[in-house]
Parts: sequence; structure tokens; C-alpha cells
Amino acid sequence: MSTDTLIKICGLSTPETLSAAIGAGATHVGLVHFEPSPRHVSIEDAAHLRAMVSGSVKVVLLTVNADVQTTGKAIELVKPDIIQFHGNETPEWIALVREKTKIEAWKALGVKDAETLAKSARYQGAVDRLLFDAPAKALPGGNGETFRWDVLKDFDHRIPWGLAGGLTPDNVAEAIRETGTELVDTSSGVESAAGVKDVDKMSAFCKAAIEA
Ligand SMILES: O=C(O)c1ccccc1NCC(=O)[C@H](O)[C@H](O)COP(=O)(O)O
Repeated sequence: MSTDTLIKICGLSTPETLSAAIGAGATHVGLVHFEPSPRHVSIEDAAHLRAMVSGSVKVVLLTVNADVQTTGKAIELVKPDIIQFHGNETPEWIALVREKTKIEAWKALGVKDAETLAKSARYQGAVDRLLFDAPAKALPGGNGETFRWDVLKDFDHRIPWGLAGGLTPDNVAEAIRETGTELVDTSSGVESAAGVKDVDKMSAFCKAAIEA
């Protein structure tokens, strides 16, 4: 039984579901600032939600290919613990943002095959964590699709990492066992409809991850 798996519930957009995620055992809560997403929150709403979170739970603000000014402004106003980049942001660009803002930075990568993992080494020194997700579809993330977890198993990880992509209460324990990940991230798998978080599913997800 693993009691220390880190659990990120992403795409929270209401005070009620944010509280429920934290009550269920999420160690990280994600706020998506990307207008095309059904989970999009404005910077003002993100700042309001962020202010509700205290203690050891970390707030992750997510952006997609935002420019430097927008990114800096968002960090300044929301004051997240972590900024997650979910577009085509380069290691150099992220290193610059990290240097200027002194904030922890994560980069999500869509995993097609083992080559994606090999190429991820270029982020070493630029990011604090990689998030291995399914490849982009209609949206860059939050599509509820899994990818081949077996490619992660024998990879020589040099950067702290986490697993995302199609994780649900039913498959998260298997995902942890198969990949050995220390962090799981879910969004659609704990929703009743696109962008609508389900309190019971979030509880079931956290319970399954904690007991895996
Ligand atoms: O969730 C979104 O709508 C989203 C939109 C654009 C970029 C990223 C997005 N989500 C990022 C996440 O961290 C999700 O939790 C991750 O992609 C897994 O999503 P899911 O497969 O739905 O569990």
C-alpha cells in the first residue's frame, strides 16, 4: 500500500469542487487558463480559487503557449505554487520564465512512443517536473486518452516526472503499479461531463491511488 503517491486533480473551476478535491486527498490542484478548454478559468477566478488553498496542497496554474508578458502577469496575479506548460514551450523559454519568476515549472509532453521519452532529456535543468500525457488531440490535454504506459517502465528517468492521460478511479492503481510513477494527474476521468467535476469520482480516484 502506497500512502505517498502525489495526486493532482486538474481542471477545477468552482469553489465547491476545489474543496471536494482537497477533502478527497488531492496533493495538487490544477487550474486551466486556456480559453478553448471547457475547464478554462479567467485569471481573476483563478486568483480567487487560489486564495482558498492553504497548507500543504499545491496550486498548479496551467497555460498553453502564452507569451512571456501574459505568463508573468498570470503568475503575479494568481500566485500559484507551480506553473505547468502544456503547449510547445521550449526548454530555453521555460528556463527564462523560471529564472525571472523563481517559480516551480512543469512541462507536459504527449507521449507517442519511446522516442518522445528520449527527447524529453532536453528539458533537464529547465523544468522541475515532466508530466507524461497522451498526445494532443482536439485539446493539448484533458482529452481522457491513455497512452502506452509500458514505454515508461524501463526508461532511465533523469527528471522528476508524473503520469497523466485517461486516468480514472478504475485504472489508476494499475497505472501506478505498471509505471512506478510518484504522481498521478487526472481531469476527465473524474468528471460527469466535460468540465464538470464529480465529487464521488474524485473521492474514488484518490482512494484508489492512495491504496495502490
Ligand atoms: O484539461 C484541459 O482542458 C486542458 C486543456 C489544455 C491543456 C491542458 C489541459 N489539461 C491538462 C492536464 O493536466 C490534464 O489533467 C491532463 O492532460 C490529463 O487529462 P485527462 O486525460 O482528461 O485526465
